[in-house]
Amino acid sequence: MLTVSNLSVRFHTDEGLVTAVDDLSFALQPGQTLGIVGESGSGKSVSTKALMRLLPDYAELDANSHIVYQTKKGAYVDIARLDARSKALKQVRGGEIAMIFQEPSAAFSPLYTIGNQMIEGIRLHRDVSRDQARKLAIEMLDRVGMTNPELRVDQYAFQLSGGMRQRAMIASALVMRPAVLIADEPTTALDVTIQAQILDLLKELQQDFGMAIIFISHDLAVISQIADDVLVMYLGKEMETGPVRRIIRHPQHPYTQGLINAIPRLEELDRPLLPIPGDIPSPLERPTGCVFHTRCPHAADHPRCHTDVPIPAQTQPDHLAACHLLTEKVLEETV
Ligand SMILES: Nc1ncnc2c1ncn2[C@@H]1O[C@H](COP(=O)(O)OP(=O)(O)OP(=O)(O)O)[C@@H](O)[C@H]1O
Repeated sequence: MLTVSNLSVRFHTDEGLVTAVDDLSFALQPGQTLGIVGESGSGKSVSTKALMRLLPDYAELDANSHIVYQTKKGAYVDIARLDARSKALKQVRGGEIAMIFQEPSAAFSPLYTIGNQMIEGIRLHRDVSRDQARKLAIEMLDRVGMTNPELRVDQYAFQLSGGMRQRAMIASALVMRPAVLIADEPTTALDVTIQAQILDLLKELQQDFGMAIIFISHDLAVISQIADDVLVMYLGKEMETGPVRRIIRHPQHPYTQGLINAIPRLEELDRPLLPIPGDIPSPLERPTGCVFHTRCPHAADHPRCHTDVPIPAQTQPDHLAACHLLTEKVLEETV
């Protein structure tokens, strides 16, 4: 339903040109949950905001980028080519692809009640009266587990607890019945118990509504709870993609291996934590060759990693990794 190919996004900033996403390609099937994982600055948010063309004016989408989306009515549109003010783009935003964020306050205005904002959204995409829209809003608030939805609908977002605000944001995204939900770190700011409730809720709603989800997180443990497949990103590039369970059990790329080794484990309290050495380079000074080579434990012995950009290649039919050492089978023994 969504095929992203050669997506590159650059920002023209006072400091220089920032490459946030570089030649990224991936596909999403109906009902699938794709996790996108990577450290801060890896381009997770920018690449998904590009899918809804929610980037500022000084962002540039490379001319080779394509975001081909099949609408609910079956028509194909290349979102990368839509005019910024077109009706088709307005329909894509919210009606076809909706987004929820880490911070619900960013999604709700403090000046309007939750109900008023949901009603506006519904009426933008569906031909219903205000009363019908209000009824749909209350039904959806009830569906996401809000207590007293008839009362909550007339409250402001700041009157709700963090978990309830997150539920309200999910309701306000789903009431438009999008085919794709982009969830950008939706549970990061929540306590772990509430986080688990929200993940369960998203899975339940996905079953009911049959939507596809792109779930962004820096936390592989959270991704493994919700996603079918995972795309691992670093400095705007795809490092590895495949079924989440296989990638967690048999990570191929040295970056994914580093991310997994860095996860603290309750059952191995005496095991020392193994952070990935070094810092993420500045996006203004992107390393040549493989962008991960400055932190990769294997790159020092392999000059090619310093000079040539690796292309994602199949290690299994549904598993890709962008690493010279894997394509040259140098790493075969160690993974
Ligand atoms: N509006 C902007 N102007 C300039 N640079 C930006 C802008 N938004 C993002 N960037 C840069 O693009 C790169 C990718 O950012 P992005 O927010 O997508 O990363 P991320 O993986 O989502 O990280 P985080 O987990 O911290 O949100 C970063 O280097 C960031 O500084």
